Amino acid sequence: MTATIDTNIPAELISLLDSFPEPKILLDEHYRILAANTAYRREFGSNRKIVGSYCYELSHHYDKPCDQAGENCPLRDSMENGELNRVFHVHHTSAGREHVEVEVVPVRNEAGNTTYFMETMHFLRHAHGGVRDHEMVGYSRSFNRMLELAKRVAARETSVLLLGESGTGKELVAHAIHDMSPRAASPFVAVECSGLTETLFESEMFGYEKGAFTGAIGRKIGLVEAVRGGTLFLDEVGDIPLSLQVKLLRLMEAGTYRRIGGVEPLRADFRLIAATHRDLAQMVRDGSFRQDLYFRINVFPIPLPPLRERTEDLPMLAERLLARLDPGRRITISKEAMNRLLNHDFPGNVRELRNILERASILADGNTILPQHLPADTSKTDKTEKGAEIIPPQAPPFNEILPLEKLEKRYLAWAAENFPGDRKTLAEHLGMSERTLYRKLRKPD
Ligand SMILES: Nc1ncnc2c1ncn2[C@@H]1O[C@H](COP(=O)(O)OP(=O)(O)OP(=O)(O)O)[C@@H](O)[C@H]1O
Repeated sequence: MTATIDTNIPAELISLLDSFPEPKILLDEHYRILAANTAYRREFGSNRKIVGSYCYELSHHYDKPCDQAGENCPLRDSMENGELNRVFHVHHTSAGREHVEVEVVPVRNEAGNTTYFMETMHFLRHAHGGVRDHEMVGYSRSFNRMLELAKRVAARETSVLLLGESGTGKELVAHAIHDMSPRAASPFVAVECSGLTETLFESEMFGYEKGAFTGAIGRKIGLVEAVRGGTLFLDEVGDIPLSLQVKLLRLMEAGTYRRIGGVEPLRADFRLIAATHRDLAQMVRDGSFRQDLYFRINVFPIPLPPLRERTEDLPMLAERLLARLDPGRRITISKEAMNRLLNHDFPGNVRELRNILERASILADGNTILPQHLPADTSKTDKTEKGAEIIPPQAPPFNEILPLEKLEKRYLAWAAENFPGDRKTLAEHLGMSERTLYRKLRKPD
């Protein structure tokens, strides 16, 4: 098979296009396709006429160019600046809707004039279909923008800071960045920073030598050593106490460390991705986060949108999560139940959605999730799933100004004491993981 030929395009160029495995087309300045290679026809053609069609018709099913439909258009940008331009789009391909990085480069003649534009599409398979656990689902603009940033930075060594509420998928994105990076063949090591004490931090991160302290019966390799050439993911970096922040900074600045009880300095080799749900800039102003460390980790911040700001993704997310939870069962969600989900705030984001669906799929005897299978708080009432009333919280004593974190802890302690169900259900109602709930309750004042 050879590329579809437009008679004005030199034959060598056509055969060159066909030698690439990824979809490529040549375009004129009116968005018209002049030639397409086999990979493009496989992904976008499906028996449609390609040469002479407009690129936006085939890839977006639009009737006008992307830039007139509120999106960035790399072709328009290349016409304006004469350079290579890349954007992230969601395209309709033979596999359905897919995240695609679209690259356009002007092709010039001997006189240096642009004669046409070459467009190449790279698929982001980490967000492909969402059938496997590590695949991200989402086609909304805000989600797509986040993916674009992740894809752009992945190839670099730059430190990344993922900013988002609990359950927005920070660990998933960190993993995707690692998988798209040159370090993909080396380990991805995640460190949960909240609750780390000084001794634990040092022994976990740096390891120790045999006999370094009572109980050190053999040498232990630390996480910094285990990550060897890979990616170190520091989850909840804002929870690292000040005394430990300096140790982390030293590690990053010097690039060396010692096992506890060891004399030999070891070279650290990792790419750092940190994540937090906290406002680190505010913490720097409050003096609870070191400014120098903040500058080190906040090189490339990526905000993750909360689920309530991308509700257009909810139906597909729900469908894919259900398919993952119970692959053999073809369970669907009734219109009423979906409406309730669409009106819910999801403080626990995708994790909360997943928990709600898991519970609903257990409660549903048939193959349809109905409103009665959803937790009561999605209908804004305050009943537990057991039907027991939760006594509403006393109004907090507003005669003192409390840091929000302290107020949260008091509220959680109250909820843990008064909630009639178990901790797992309470965590679900609160929109956080059980682990996060335990961590927050255990956290010293
Ligand atoms: N876009 C998404 N598509 C599919 N699943 C997702 C998506 N985002 C999150 N999830 C799922 O939601 C759950 C929570 O994700 P993850 O642990 O990455 O969130 P997080 O932001 O790191 O949470 P926390 O801050 O509480 O650690 C996981 O089961 C994950 O697979």
